Amino acid sequence: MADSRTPPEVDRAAASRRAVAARRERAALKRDVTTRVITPQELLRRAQAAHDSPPGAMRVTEFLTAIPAIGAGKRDRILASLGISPVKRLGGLGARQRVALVAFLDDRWPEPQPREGRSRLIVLAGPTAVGKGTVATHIKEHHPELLLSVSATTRSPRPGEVDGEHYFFVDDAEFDRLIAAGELLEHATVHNRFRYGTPKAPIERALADGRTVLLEIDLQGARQVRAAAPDATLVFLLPPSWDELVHRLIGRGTEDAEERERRLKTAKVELASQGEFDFHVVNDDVARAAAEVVSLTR
Ligand SMILES: Nc1nc2c(ncn2[C@@H]2O[C@H](COP(=O)(O)OP(=O)(O)O)[C@@H](O)[C@H]2O)c(=O)[nH]1
Ligand SMILES: Nc1ncnc2c1ncn2[C@@H]1O[C@H](COP(=O)(O)OP(=O)(O)O)[C@@H](O)[C@H]1O
Repeated sequence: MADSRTPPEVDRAAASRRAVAARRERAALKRDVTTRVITPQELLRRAQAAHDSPPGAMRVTEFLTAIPAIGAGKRDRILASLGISPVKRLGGLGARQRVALVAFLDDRWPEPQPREGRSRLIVLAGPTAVGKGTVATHIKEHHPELLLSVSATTRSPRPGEVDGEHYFFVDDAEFDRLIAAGELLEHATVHNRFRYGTPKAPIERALADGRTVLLEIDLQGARQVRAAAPDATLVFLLPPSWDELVHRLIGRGTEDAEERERRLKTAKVELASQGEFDFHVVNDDVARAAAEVVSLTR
């Protein structure tokens, strides 16, 4: 239908819509830094890549105070020491100012570096509903040379789940026996409900055969694997944004509102632990993220 408004009115309406969209985008990015879905460095990279779109429009002052532990006073001292005017926007920083800002961030929040001498034991962890199961299944289907570990669990099978394929479904007594017999590499109670553990023997056999082994487990399990096998590779799967994580959790439709709320609280704690991991992979597209995880095993 034709727009009956005069051109200046149409322009003003479009500009106002753009301003609202830009404000929303900035608020979302700020939330993503605060909840540590993305690192300050990653935010800066995105802002630089989209020089004149909303992310680049975030002011440096807003960017710095979005980082936990930086308040207004500290922000002003940092900007003065970096020679950046407080009115600057991220997309409008000069090359030297960007270098100074990145150097400052790297110094304060070092990004994890790949470690040398890693083993073929790969742990894939990340917050609830980020897509760990989806990415792990994709890898299993496309890379049969890798062993996707099958965990033992005390939860009941869901429709379509096959014992020994998706999980080994065991009762509490059997789980206790597995622990007592030292048959689990790690085990944890997940989401305060059921127990999950990684059987040790199939992993040892596969590694001895020269195969790569992928564990899709929770954060507590990842920490135990790091302690038991310090040369294991720990990969953290990240959502493209906090809003997308919430969207995926709701879209999956397997939890009620109360359980979702509980899992999102845990997700914030889990996201804050991403610095403990060797690599970070953003699950924007399943096939791409799966390929990136596999590339880390070579
Ligand atoms: N520590 C640990 N966590 C596991 C293991 N197996 C699965 N998990 C985690 O348990 C959680 C619940 O898995 P599941 O019951 O399949 O439900 P989901 O939340 O729908 O994926 C996920 O976060 C898995 O990563 C395991 O062997 N050890
Ligand atoms: N890259 C992706 N893009 C869009 N949706 C995804 C992607 N990866 C996973 N999902 C969806 O997100 C939801 C949660 O994925 P799931 O594998 O169950 O997460 P997790 O195992 O981490 O709890 C599922 O509905 C899944 O289909």
